[in-house]
Amino acid sequence: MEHNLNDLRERIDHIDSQLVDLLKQRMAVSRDVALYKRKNGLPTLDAGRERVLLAKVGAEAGEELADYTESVFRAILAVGRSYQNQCGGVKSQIYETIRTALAETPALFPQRATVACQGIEGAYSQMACDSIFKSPTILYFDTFDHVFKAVESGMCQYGILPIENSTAGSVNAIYDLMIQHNFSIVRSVRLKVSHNLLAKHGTKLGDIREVFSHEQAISQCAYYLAGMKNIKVTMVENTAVAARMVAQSDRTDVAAISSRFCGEEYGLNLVQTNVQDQDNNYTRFICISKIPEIYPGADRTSLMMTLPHRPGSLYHVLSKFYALGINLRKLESRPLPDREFEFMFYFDLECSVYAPEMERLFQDLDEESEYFRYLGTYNEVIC
Ligand SMILES: O=C(O)C(=O)C[C@]1(C(=O)O)C=C[C@@H](O)C=C1
Repeated sequence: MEHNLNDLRERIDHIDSQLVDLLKQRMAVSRDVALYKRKNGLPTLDAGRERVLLAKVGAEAGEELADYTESVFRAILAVGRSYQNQCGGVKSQIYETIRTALAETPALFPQRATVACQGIEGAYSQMACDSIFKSPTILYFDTFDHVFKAVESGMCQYGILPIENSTAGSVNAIYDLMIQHNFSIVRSVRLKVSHNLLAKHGTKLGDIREVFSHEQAISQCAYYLAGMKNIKVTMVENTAVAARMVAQSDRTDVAAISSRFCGEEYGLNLVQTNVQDQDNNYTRFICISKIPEIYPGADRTSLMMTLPHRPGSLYHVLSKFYALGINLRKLESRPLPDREFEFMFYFDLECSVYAPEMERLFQDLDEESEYFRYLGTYNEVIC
């Protein structure tokens, strides 16, 4: 029999209305369960009950539709739990931290502060620092680890760390150090990075046999360097150190890939400018503090969490962002050092800190994640 599309859609509409009605009834019962659980000090999630329920509805649906039915019910259970957390007045500890930070942070971002940066004068971290603070007192440290420690110990109020580059990708070392330190992100900055080939006055392009730079800058100029014949590329701690080494070297066949600023700082000549492979080369830096500070207009939140080794556990978290209409700007994962095939996930979310969705998200995540840390809410400066 030939079906008429309009008739079929009418039938679907009718069934959907019944489903909505049933869903409303189910949510009302869910709410009563939430109130009971709250009164009796029980957690929202009961994984055992959910397993039994999923098996039951799968069996009732029959072989062909069992998987589909279970998927639908997983979503119903997740939405139901979120509703239960809200009705039961579940307080998110993290959201309480956010509330305190909102109440205690001054309205204006500080203009002066003692700031920890990795490297030496002229490093890109310094430029990022200068774009965030009007008159910072910068203390330089050899390693990123020391920047974290300087902030954690209170020696510096803030620290600047590079987190990702539009060409070379994430700075893995920073993500790995995040696990080991307590800190809060208070601002991020997107800095346009232009690299230059710097050498001593008198050194010409054809004389150069060795180029020094930082690993990330080298990878951002990979094609350019591949085009330079017979040269050795040597990695050093950062681009400013590379410039200083060239300036202090007796050799006349060395060059550094570094910023224009470093050329001036260390008296080097710009042999070639804009040598990065992509003209649109940006590096993002984060500014960290010891305790959370949330300044007006903050619309980015970073979180990190480990997820259980279960099918769909990442999907489960992503579906929460989707359900709450929260945009995910970045997702990064790094292997955990002592745990085989286990990962730490990092999420950068785009949502105003004042939006009710944020509170709901934290209620749900508090309840369900294995290990979950709030890394801060901030806004991004673009230079
Ligand atoms: O039965 C419960 O304990 C409920 O809270 C209800 C319900 C459900 O929606 O069916 C919700 C959350 C639990 O994880 C299990 C089941």
